[in-house]
Amino acid sequence: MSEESTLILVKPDGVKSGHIGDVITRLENRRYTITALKVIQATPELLQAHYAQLVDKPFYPGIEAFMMETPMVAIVATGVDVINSFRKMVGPTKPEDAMPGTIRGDFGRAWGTQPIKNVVHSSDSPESAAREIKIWFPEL
Ligand SMILES: Nc1ncnc2c1ncn2[C@@H]1O[C@H](COP(=O)(O)OP(=O)(O)OP(=O)(O)O)[C@@H](O)[C@H]1O
Repeated sequence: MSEESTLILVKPDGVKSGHIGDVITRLENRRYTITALKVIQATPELLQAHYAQLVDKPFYPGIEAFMMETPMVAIVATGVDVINSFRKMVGPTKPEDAMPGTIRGDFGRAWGTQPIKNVVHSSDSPESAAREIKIWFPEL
């Protein structure tokens, strides 16, 4: 397996509940390299690009409003198998389904909310990672 990069967003619920540091610590504990990091206020344009496959869903307006509640922390993390490994560290979409020890299981306290509030986003494939890094870090 070779080195790859993934795009991580600490979402507004993770920022508000004070888990930016926890997400960074878990990346560092696994010896992933943080190759880019910034605080960024999402816009409708950024979110419609990021969630292109969800914009037609009935719950999309709720996602857009939620993702603009506070600035987020955007991170590019690099390492061997980081895309799949970090997805495992994050856990499933709904925090109530996520095991203790995962980021969503440990820090996703907004159970049962609409839209689903689940602390972080992370890319799900090399293609998604390349696409999402361009959206959030066009300067790279
Ligand atoms: N049925 C739903 N109702 C409400 N919100 C949803 C629903 N499905 C997804 N969402 C919201 O949209 C986001 C993106 O959905 P997706 O299916 O890509 O899940 P994910 O890959 O686990 O999450 P993310 O892409 O944020 O890492 C979810 O994280 C959640 O905030």
